[in-house]
Amino acid sequence: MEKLIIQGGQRLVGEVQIEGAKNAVLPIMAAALLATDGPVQLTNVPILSDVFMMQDVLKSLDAKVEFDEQRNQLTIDASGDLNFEAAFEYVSKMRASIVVMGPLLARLGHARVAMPGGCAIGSRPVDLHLKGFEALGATIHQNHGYIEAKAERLVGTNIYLDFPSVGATQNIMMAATMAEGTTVIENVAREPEIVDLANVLNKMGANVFGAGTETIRVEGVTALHGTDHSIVQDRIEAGTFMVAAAATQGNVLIKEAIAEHNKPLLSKLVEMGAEVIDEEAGVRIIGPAELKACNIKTLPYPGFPTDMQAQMTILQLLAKKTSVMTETVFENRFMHLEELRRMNADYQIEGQSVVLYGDTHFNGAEVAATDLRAAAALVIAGLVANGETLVTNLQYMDRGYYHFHQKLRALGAHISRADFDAAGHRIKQAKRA
Ligand SMILES: CC(=O)N[C@H]1[C@@H](OP(=O)(O)OP(=O)(O)OC[C@H]2O[C@@H](n3ccc(=O)[nH]c3=O)[C@H](O)[C@@H]2O)O[C@H](CO)[C@@H](O)[C@@H]1O
Ligand SMILES: C=C(OP(=O)(O)O)C(=O)O
Repeated sequence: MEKLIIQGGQRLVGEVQIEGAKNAVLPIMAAALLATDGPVQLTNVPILSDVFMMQDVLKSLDAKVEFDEQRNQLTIDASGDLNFEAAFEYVSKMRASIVVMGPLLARLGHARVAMPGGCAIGSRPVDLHLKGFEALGATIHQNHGYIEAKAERLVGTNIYLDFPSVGATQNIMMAATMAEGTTVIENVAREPEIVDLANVLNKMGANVFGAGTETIRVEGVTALHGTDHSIVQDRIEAGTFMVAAAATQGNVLIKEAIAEHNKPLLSKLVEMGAEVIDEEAGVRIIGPAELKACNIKTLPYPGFPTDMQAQMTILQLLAKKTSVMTETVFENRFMHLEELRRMNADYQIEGQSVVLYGDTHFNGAEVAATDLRAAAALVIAGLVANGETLVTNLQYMDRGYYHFHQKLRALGAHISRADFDAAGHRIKQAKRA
């Protein structure tokens, strides 16, 4: 079993390069299924296990996919005949594969996708996705663990989302690109990754208007074609390094981070006493000698991102006084705190909120990641802890962070990755040591 080994106590200093966004590339890879004329060529593609998983999903649908990892370039050719079924073995490993449903329905009038389960952060239903497909004229059947959607021809309509779901917005937007007439989707998600997807769809010949606002209008077209696109930078990876810099009293330039995409995080970092400098090359964070307590509530964009919640609780625990974190997007996203208790964290969960008693002196311990951002939070806690921290369950971290510990090491962290046997003895340096 691989573990990260961290000796805490080093300030992070230097520059770090950010990758393309996981949450942008996954739906954009699915969008490539819509192109019947020529390939979609993506650049700035992050090398992540989720991207390999989506590559497998697309191949299982009979698209041709080539990933040039040296150049971070992915070529997807879906111009041939496609299969309409995304099997359980893929969807169970990566929930985000549900976003192939909209493109398949638009292109083939038929999609059969394994029902995604919940995960450590919540139950994560897909009712809003299905409500949108039905409104566009699809009939939906759910049986034997699969969701099947069929439509002779999708027809544009007005759709109101009860909640601005990221995945539902993407799925419905993609389905609507080839519907007959106009689709208006209200109360949509406004994340930068939605805008990136809309930009690609428009380059492919779609007519999507209003991405980034509360209402998206899609004028249907009869066919889409291939295009080139560079994936937007990952605001959550950038934010994770920002928090790590602030936690370690560091001074780090996060290269190519887009301040505009991280406004709620940056405003909280300033409130806690960090210095934020928006430079030409990226965003520089200088951590304060002492962090101030502050209360935070996660919300859909442009609110504070739930994907930064776990990392941010480390800063709140380090602050001198008590802070409150309120999680409104997912119902069960405080799992990392149970692990942090082993490292000396003290807190009280009250419904959607957690009261974090500050002035924590983190002690190194062995801790297990429960999801991707929990992994990042535990690593940051390890960076400021006394002594040695071991972080396990690294498969979660690999879903969304490329070379995470190597990047931290280049900033001065004492961190490595090694393989251990069942008895806990170190066997060898991990491949990605
Ligand atoms: C691959 C990707 O881009 N993942 C992101 C995406 O996930 P994802 O697209 O799954 O997140 P959603 O915005 O859809 O989910 C937000 C909330 O809405 C609920 N919901 C969603 C759909 C639905 O049909 N019914 C329903 O009740 C979910 O259970 C959750 O409580 O947005 C989340 C919220 O910013 C992020 O944390 C994830 O990193
Ligand atoms: C929750 C996340 O991703 P996913 O929706 O792919 O599980 C995340 O990126 O933090």
